[in-house]
Amino acid sequence: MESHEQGMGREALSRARRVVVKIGSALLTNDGRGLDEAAIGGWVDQIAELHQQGVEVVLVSSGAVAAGMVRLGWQARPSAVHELQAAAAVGQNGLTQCYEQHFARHDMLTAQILLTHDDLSNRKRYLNALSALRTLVEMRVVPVINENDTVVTDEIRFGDNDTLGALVANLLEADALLLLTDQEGLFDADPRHNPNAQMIAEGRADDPRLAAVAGSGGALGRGGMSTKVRAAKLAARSGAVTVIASGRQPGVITRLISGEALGTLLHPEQAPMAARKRWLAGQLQVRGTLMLDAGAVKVLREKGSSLLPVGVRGVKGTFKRGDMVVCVDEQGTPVAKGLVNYGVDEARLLAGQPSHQIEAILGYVEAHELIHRDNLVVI
Ligand SMILES: Nc1ncnc2c1ncn2[C@@H]1O[C@H](COP(=O)(O)OP(=O)(O)O)[C@@H](O)[C@H]1O
Ligand SMILES: N[C@@H](CCC(=O)OP(=O)(O)O)C(=O)O
Repeated sequence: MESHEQGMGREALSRARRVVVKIGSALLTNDGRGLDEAAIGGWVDQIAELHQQGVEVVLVSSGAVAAGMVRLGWQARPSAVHELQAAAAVGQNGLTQCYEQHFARHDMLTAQILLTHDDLSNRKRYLNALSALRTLVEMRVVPVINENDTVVTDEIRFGDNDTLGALVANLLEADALLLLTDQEGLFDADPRHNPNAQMIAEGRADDPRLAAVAGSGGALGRGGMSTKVRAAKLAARSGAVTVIASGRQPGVITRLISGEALGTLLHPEQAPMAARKRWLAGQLQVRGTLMLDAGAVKVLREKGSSLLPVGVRGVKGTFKRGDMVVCVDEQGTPVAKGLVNYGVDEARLLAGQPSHQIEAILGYVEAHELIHRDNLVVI
């Protein structure tokens, strides 16, 4: 729709180090004919190739309901929530098996993660999901994420793994979100109903005109383009670019990450780092204060380091793990804000102590740092 700013277009994709790939139901099930194993094998091969190049990939895969419907012999997607949940439970097994087998060909492990939107808006669960996902990614295991359909109602009705993909991109501060679907990209009208529809090559994720052309959903997945445009806007808040592209294009994932112009690119308004930090800063209310020594202030300001307990001289407030706290220097001047890994009682016990003592002091280790640098904004 309009020209992109420097550094946020296709070249951002070729520099991407962490990517969330979301695969929609329509694609995965070959328009309702059962899991398309050959296509899944192809996407897995591309993800394995990216891994070889050092790009971390997290997969968000839909298709549980659609695959379950086929296994159960149902012709039409049910509207009753309990039937959708039952179909998802049956289908999820097939999905995981299929991914696992294909990744095994490349000697790669997968991990099944079922999440709800609520999990990611609750701060404690958000941090738990973050630690687990980060650990998996660091071990070079590919997380395969889907909605936990058994315990949700709205999401299963509206089929909204696009939003889940964006939330995961926010969570992991991914550089890019690739939404693979059954169309070449976002068109200026639904191409299924309008043969003259034109594809939009590029736009700003927050352009209000995009929502107007996105229309409503397809038959199998249901989210349609409107949830994809919304997801792009959400992903942009932490600086990720989003591409909506056809999963049927040969080599689509690797081609996109090499910077090739496929699909619709929706980019953030701000440079990625600024967007991430602004998003974090705007997140939550401050629940407590950590008083830092001069050494800690210096490494936070000058090196962007994580905050270790050893640099903390005092603790105030009533915060829990996952709450936002403010860090102040010895004069009480705010230095940084961030999401704390320990509640106030634990933080008091840990203040001034080296990280290798955490286990001896608490009996467990939640994290070596009091605030991880990814969750910290210097102010
Ligand atoms: N402006 C548009 N451009 C492209 N596709 C559109 C548009 N508006 C509606 N659609 C529909 O959205 C469908 C994709 O959404 P959906 O079926 O939810 O896919 P997925 O399962 O990949 O999430 C397309 O098949 C298309 O019919
Ligand atoms: N959790 C559901 C997700 C449905 C969904 O979001 O579908 P889609 O719009 O195709 O991505 C499933 O696996 O069927």
